[in-house]
Formats: sequence, structure tokens, C-alpha cells
Amino acid sequence: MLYLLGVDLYTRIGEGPAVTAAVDALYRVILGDSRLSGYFAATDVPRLKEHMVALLSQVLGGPQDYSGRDLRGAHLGLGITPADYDLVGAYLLGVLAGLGVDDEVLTAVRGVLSSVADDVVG
Ligand code: HEM
Repeated sequence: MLYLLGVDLYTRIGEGPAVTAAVDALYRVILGDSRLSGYFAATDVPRLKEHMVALLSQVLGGPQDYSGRDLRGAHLGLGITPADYDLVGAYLLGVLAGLGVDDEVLTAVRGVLSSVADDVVG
């Protein structure tokens, strides 16, 4: 399912450096938001960022290197609320838009965000 977006989005977004920049910026805003930072209190954030870079690259059609847990397993028991999920999604879209990602890619990312919500929330 996560491969639906096709192979060219990763190139269009700017490949590895752009994905790393997006993930760095994303966790900067997430960890700076007191509504969200508590979820990450016990998390190895550098490792999480590496996993997120790999996952996002894979979703965008880049290298298929993601070796972390599946989304449901990674978020099980965290009690993530729908509102906090939406907040993280809005931050991700904002970060990507800020990096100059075009509307077609943003629409595709929005689609992925709604399709995986049930695996992350709860
Ligand atoms: C589409 C949305 C999301 C994606 C794609 C995503 C992706 C990921 C990935 C790839 C990991 C690492 C898995 C691993 O290391 O095996 C992870 C872990 C984590 N995520 Fe998310 N995430 C999303 C939404 C959220 C939200 C909304 C929150 C909280 C508000 C959150 C909190 C966490 C935490 C706390 C961990 C680390 C858990 C631990 O330390 O064991 N995630 N996420």
C-alpha cells in the first residue's frame, strides 16, 4: 500500500538530503511542542529519525531500506489521540511545503496520512 505513490516523488522532492532535512525539521517542531514531546520521553530520537528517513524515502518511491517495526507495532500502547495525530500530520505537510514540495506530492502525502491513521492512533 505504501508503494502506491510511484517512483518519481522521491526524485522530485530532492532525494536523500531533502528527506533528511524534512525529518530534522519535523522532529524539531514536534519535540518543541509540549502537546507532543511527552510521547517521545523514552525514545531514542536519533534512531527514530533514521527510521523515519528510511520510511519516508520508501513511501516516496526511493530506496526500500526501511527495517523498523510496522506502524501499528511501533505506536502500540502510546495512546496517541486523533488530535495529536492530526497535529503531527499538519507539521509534516507544513515542513514539506516549506521545503518547496509541490502540491501534487502534498496531496499524495495527505492521502498516505489518512490511510495509515488507524495504525498509529489509539
Ligand atoms: C503517519 C504518521 C506517522 C508515521 C509515518 C510514524 C513513523 C514512525 C516510525 C517509522 C517510527 C520508528 C519505528 C521503529 O523504530 O521501529 C515511529 C516511532 C514512534 N512514533 Fe511515530 N509515526 C507517525 C505518527 C506519530 C504520532 C502522531 C506520534 C505521537 C504524537 C508518534 C510517536 C512516535 C513515538 C513516541 C515513537 C517511538 C516509540 C518508541 O520509542 O518505541 N508517531 N514512528
